[in-house]
Amino acid sequence: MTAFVDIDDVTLVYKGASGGVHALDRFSVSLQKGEFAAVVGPSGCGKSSLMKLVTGLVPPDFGKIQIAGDTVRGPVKMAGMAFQNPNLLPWRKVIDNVLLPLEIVQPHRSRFRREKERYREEAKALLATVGLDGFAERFPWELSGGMQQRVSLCRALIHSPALLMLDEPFAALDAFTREELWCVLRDLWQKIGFTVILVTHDLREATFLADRIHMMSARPGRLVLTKEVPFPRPRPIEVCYEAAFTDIVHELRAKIGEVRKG
Ligand SMILES: Nc1ncnc2c1ncn2[C@@H]1O[C@H](COP(=O)(O)OP(=O)(O)OP(=O)(O)O)[C@@H](O)[C@H]1O
Repeated sequence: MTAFVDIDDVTLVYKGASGGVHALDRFSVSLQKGEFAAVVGPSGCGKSSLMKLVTGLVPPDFGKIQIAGDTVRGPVKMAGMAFQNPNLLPWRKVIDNVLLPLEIVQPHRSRFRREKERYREEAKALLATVGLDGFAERFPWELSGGMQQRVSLCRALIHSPALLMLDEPFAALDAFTREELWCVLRDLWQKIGFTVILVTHDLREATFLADRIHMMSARPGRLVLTKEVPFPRPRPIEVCYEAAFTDIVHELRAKIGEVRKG
């Protein structure tokens, strides 16, 4: 089967005055359509750089990235993105934050004014799916951090992207809220069926959510390990408290320890 996302032998060097920063080195990973992949690795190993490459924000120095058979040569429209900071615009209501990509991304942009009511209904339905029924007319500063991150997920998904790119989206949340948001993401993914690349420091998060976990070496980031997560779907949160789950987390933690020492 051909891969939906194919990251093939990619090298990235940020040019700079002092000889540049070698961020990624001959990194290859591929994902099937609908797959949930997590990328873990020591701090500074190039995880966010990988996100920038896949979304076409920076070009590789070597190698190539293909999505749905097309080589990435510029910003990728079929990707939705969410980051550690929800980055909601404080002067826009929740619903207007969610609708923002539709005002920018074609073909929605040209239809937006004419079909605004339909889009608003879709945004409200998405907000209800993540537990924010009734919050559409609030402002971001009226919501908790976890609620803001739910809004950020809705904004990333409103244009029905085939690929969702997540860079530490839950890192700033407390442990309980984080687990709640894992379940929100799990349910959205199961319902809608997009492909996901999740960058995270949290090995439990990767093990709970992903089909496969890719571990990177210390900078320059190389692929050192791919771990298949064997737990069946749908995955209840209780799986995180099973011995087999803890074994995988320990195995990953030990490997990251080795990788950090170089
Ligand atoms: N625009 C840039 N210009 C120069 N160097 C950069 C740039 N962006 C990132 N880097 C460097 O590239 C390396 C990889 O950075 P990146 O943010 O991809 O790592 P990361 O694994 O996401 O880090 P962390 O886990 O700390 O979030 C780092 O040494 C960083 O300082």
